[in-house]
Amino acid sequence: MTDIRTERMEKRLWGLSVPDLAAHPTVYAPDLLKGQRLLISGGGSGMGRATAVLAVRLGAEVMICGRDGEKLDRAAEEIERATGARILTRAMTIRDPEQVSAVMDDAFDELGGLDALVNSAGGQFPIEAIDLTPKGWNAVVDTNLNGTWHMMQAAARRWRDAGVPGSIVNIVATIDRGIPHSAHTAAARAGVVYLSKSVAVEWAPLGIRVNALAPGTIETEGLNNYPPAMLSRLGQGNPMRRMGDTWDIAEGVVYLTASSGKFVTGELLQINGGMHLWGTNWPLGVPESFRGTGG
Ligand SMILES: CCCCCCC/C=C/C(=O)SCCNC(=O)CCNC(=O)[C@H](O)C(C)(C)COP(=O)(O)OP(=O)(O)OC[C@H]1O[C@@H](n2cnc3c(N)ncnc32)[C@H](O)[C@@H]1OP(=O)(O)O
Ligand SMILES: NC(=O)C1=CN([C@@H]2O[C@H](COP(=O)(O)OP(=O)(O)OC[C@H]3O[C@@H](n4cnc5c(N)ncnc54)[C@H](OP(=O)(O)O)[C@@H]3O)[C@@H](O)[C@H]2O)C=CC1
Repeated sequence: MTDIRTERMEKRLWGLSVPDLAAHPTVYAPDLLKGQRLLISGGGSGMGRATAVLAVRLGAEVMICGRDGEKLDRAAEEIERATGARILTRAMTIRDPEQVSAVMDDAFDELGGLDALVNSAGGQFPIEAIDLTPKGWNAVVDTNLNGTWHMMQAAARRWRDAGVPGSIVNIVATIDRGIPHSAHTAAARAGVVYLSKSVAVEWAPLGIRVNALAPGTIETEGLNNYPPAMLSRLGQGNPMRRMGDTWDIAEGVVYLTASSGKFVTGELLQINGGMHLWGTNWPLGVPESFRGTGG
């Protein structure tokens, strides 16, 4: 790990700032998303915010939503200061279907329609599965599976009713080899992946594409929810032996939503340094029984 990375980790300065994102080189043409309208859940921070910055830089109109209104407004102000673009914000929880319906109505009304929904809202806590309480299990499944589903269905119904196409990108997690110490989130994310594949088929006749994106360990302020010792281990948990950044994810989302992805649906795009193939990923540390086994 470089000195700068160590310093940032110690100060808990995770991830690219909005000015970093506004200046970051991109592979995309400046007006790739001109005229496109995006709703991004979890857009007040991390991967959602990076996607919002890239989208406005490429000419899109954007609304971001999440639970914390102040965080959303701060992100919007920073984005306007760094890029000149004004974005809309809505405080809500994706766990409440009525709040989801309201934010979706606002997005369609205030953006004048919607072309893409990016579901980046989510989270969990590390725990041995055997110790999970019903409340803890339900909180994680309700957020990551049910909440994502409410958003997907609400957008799809409006696209169907208006007779217009749409695109959904669901940000999940790397689940191919399970996520020990996070079985609740592995179950919820696996649910989202196969939900996405299922409705990608059902909704293809409606012109709605549905894809999922599996990040590996990505430097975002969301990592502040976890102990530093855990994060230094997780950063080593892929064959590239480092974390990714939010630009990696934002460019992946744009690939899927823009015309570059017009023949892609039901896909799971892995942006994780190969984490689905190799790595030791025990958030709470390798248990005694697996030490020295390569587990
Ligand atoms: C675990 C790591 C897997 C590998 C990936 C590592 C890299 C991943 C990074 C990210 O995902 S970055 C994004 C990070 N952001 C978050 O994770 C968000 C943090 N948490 C939340 O949003 C929410 O707390 C929640 C996890 C969705 C829970 O929602 P809710 O607000 O309804 O729940 P709480 O009231 O907080 O708790 C309900 C219930 O859940 C149990 N519980 C919650 N936190 C913990 C904890 N840290 N340890 C153990 N158990 C926990 C507990 O039973 C709670 O009930 P009470 O005890 O409070 O009655
Ligand atoms: N960073 C990483 O290494 C990895 C992250 N992920 C997942 O990727 C996604 C993006 O994470 P990342 O950007 O890193 O983390 P962040 O914590 O920065 O982003 C998650 C966002 O979700 C929002 N959110 C959480 N719960 C709800 C809810 N009930 N309703 C509405 N919004 C909600 C949060 O905002 P607010 O608090 O305002 O509601 C927050 O802005 C998450 O699903 C995360 O779990 C998966 C694998 C690895």
